[in-house]
Amino acid sequence: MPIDAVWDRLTALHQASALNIPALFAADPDRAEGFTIRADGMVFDYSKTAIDRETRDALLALTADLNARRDAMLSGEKINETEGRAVLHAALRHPDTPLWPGGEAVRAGVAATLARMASFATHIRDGEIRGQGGAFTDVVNIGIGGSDLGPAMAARALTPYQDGPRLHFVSNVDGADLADTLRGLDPARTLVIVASKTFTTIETMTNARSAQDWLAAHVDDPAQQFAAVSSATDKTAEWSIDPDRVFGFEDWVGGRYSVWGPIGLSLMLGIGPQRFREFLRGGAAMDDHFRSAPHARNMPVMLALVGLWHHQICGYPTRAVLPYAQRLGRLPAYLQQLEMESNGKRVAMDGSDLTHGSGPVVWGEPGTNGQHAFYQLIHQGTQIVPCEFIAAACGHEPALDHHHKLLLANCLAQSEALMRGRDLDEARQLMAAQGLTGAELDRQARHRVFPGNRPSTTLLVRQVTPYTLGQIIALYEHRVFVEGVVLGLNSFDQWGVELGKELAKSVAPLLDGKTVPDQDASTLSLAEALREMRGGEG
Ligand SMILES: O=P(O)(O)OC[C@H]1O[C@](O)(CO)[C@@H](O)[C@@H]1O
Repeated sequence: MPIDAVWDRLTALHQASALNIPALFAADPDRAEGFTIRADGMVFDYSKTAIDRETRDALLALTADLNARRDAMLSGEKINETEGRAVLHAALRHPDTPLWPGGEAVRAGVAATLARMASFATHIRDGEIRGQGGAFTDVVNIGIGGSDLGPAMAARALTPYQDGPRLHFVSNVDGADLADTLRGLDPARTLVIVASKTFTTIETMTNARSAQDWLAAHVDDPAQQFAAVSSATDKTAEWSIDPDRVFGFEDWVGGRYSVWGPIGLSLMLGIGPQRFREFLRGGAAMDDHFRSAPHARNMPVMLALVGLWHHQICGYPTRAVLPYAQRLGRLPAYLQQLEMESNGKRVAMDGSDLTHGSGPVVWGEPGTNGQHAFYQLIHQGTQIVPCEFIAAACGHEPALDHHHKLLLANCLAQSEALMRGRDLDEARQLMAAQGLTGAELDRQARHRVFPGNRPSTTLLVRQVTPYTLGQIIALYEHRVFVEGVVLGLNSFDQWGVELGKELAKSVAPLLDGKTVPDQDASTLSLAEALREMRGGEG
């Protein structure tokens, strides 16, 4: 069936059927199992969505081109056509076997860099490589976007596995970020990693210069306290950082996909090379699943199709990622970049307008905190927010396992409540039991109605470990890829961030009282107000 006809069919299915999730369960006793995928210890349940078998078949028809695109990506073709680059971050997860039959040179390069990282990390961790004041006690990673979110998110997720120097992450050009981080650190025992794919990002370079000044004020040789991670090794050389402490990577690794390689150096310093390898192994296992599982049993494919159904067909504008794991607190922010920088596009690969929308707004917070903040809207608001619950069966605090059970019970209860809701009759009974009658009973009951039939998915792992975190991240990466292929866009460029960067440069002189041509009246007057508040300098 031509792809336009598939979209039309999906729209027709959506319009024709008022699918009700509880009714789908009633009609299909095997629904829970039939709409759950189990792979390599993970469980992905999408049965609490209004997708039935017919809709699923129609959704699967969207993936006709997927295998060809997937194979093109995983064999090094330049599928990032607007930047003329291959997309091979998955190769970083396969240091032992080439990702594709002709990929030995790529594999060898990945393995060599990984070995260099491991040797550096081992020697920092065992104190053989030292700062000027002794073994390194603290590591400050300076980077932003993909050069921050990946390692920062993973470091927090893997706190129980951290047995190296303390890790800190500075990303914002707001001096508060750097100042608050450096306060209390011993410069002579702090390693500063400047992480920037391009080594030109103004926020990172500004923070790096200020960190250099901080070091210079306290130690004789700041270079001894520095390391750099970049694909622009010509630029790192200008910083006189010892080349042994510079870890390069190829332009086929996109920033938001880069945690698996040298951008993950800070994480490796924290958890050690062996556990970092476990993290890579988890990602590699997800690659193997993505490549080999039939689409209907393929986790990234089905996660993507459920997302496309909700956003493109049902028209739900956002999606919430709700990890029931405090240490996955930065996962929503990480996924925001992964999904919104990848699929927040309005033009198809060939330059034409997209026939469908871009990807959705992604947001979220860990449960149970979110329950006491924004779940009100999720349960009773007028817009529907598909929820993606993520939970781990076991925590890392055996003495507090009763907390963990409560956490899990909340996770299960929320998806059930979203699906079941509470109708007016039930609400009326509740009010009647409290002694209310007449119009007041009706009024109070209406406030207590939950419409229900609200979709969610649930992803389970046994525990958040380096391996399972690798699985989860690779799962979402491939999901974003599948969505991008179906929408026909390039998930691997990010032109949408450029204009703001350019204008920031041209606006800056306004704050010094200089005249800038072609400035709009609002920006001029805001800049003037700021200058006045700052004491009229310039
Ligand atoms: O690693 P770099 O080159 O400093 O870039 C940081 C981030 O900036 C972006 O290019 C745009 O915000 C992201 O894609 C990237 O992760």
